[in-house]
Amino acid sequence: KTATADWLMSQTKHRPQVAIICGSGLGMLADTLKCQDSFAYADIPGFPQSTVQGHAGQLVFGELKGKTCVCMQGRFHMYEGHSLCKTTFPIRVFKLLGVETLIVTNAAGSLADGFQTGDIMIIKDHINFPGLVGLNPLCGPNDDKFGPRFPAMSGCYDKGLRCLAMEIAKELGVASVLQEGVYAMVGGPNFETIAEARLLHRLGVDAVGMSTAPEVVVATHCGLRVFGLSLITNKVVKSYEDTESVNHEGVLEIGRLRSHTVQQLPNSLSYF
Ligand SMILES: O=P(O)(O)O[C@@H]1C[C@H](O)[C@@H](CO)O1
Ligand SMILES: Nc1nc2[nH]cnc2c(=O)[nH]1
Repeated sequence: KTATADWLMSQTKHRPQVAIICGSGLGMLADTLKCQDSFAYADIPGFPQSTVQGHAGQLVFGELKGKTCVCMQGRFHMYEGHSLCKTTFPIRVFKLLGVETLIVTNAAGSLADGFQTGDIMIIKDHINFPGLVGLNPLCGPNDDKFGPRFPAMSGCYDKGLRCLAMEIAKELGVASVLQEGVYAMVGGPNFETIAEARLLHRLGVDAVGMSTAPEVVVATHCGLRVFGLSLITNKVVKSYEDTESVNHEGVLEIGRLRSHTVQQLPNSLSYF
């Protein structure tokens, strides 16, 4: 990680305070950065590679409303075959670069009854299903340089940033599509069966996806302030009568349709 951070610092003058991870189809979050320096993951020493459609695979540095940001256009998922250590590798690199705030975004399916496709959910908390059974990026020897052996996760989605996002959404006139709720990470890559969807619903999950939780665990471990957003790209099918089914192209399409609205919140938040 140190070698990667040193290499990046030798290649760009930007020293980011905020890092943004773009979810599936949400790579446009990087487009508004000014004075960009971009690096393909393939050219960054030690960096894993993106293999999923809708994840461009580059790191973009730039300025956003006077704050320096680094944006991952493409994240790493466990289902791609990466170890959890690899999927979360960039987080510790960001910490070494001096980042203080991490903004995570993802595409997710909704289980909550009141949610609509196209809604944006502020993540209040998560259920890390792989983590609960021991698939956790913090397994193995603890690196005390980054954080404690047994980190608390009770406040991992910063309350101040969540309240601020609500305020900003009202000012931007997008409060009607804003929700707040619990995100659950499952391993993927298949979408849920109806029985699994019903189980998640009964457990109090509002939206389900295949990423984010390991990144947030590693970020919280090393003391980063975290804000998370899920774009609701589909309703998870919970009824045997329902003939619709979800697919990745549909997920990416909702990202394109909602790009402007999704861009606004991280843009305004990174200012603080
Ligand atoms: O990277 P995210 O979590 O946004 O990607 C979601 C989960 C799967 O990777 C993909 C399914 O369409 O979207
Ligand atoms: N697991 C899961 N991930 C998603 N990502 C986008 N939509 C979905 C979904 O319905 N289920």
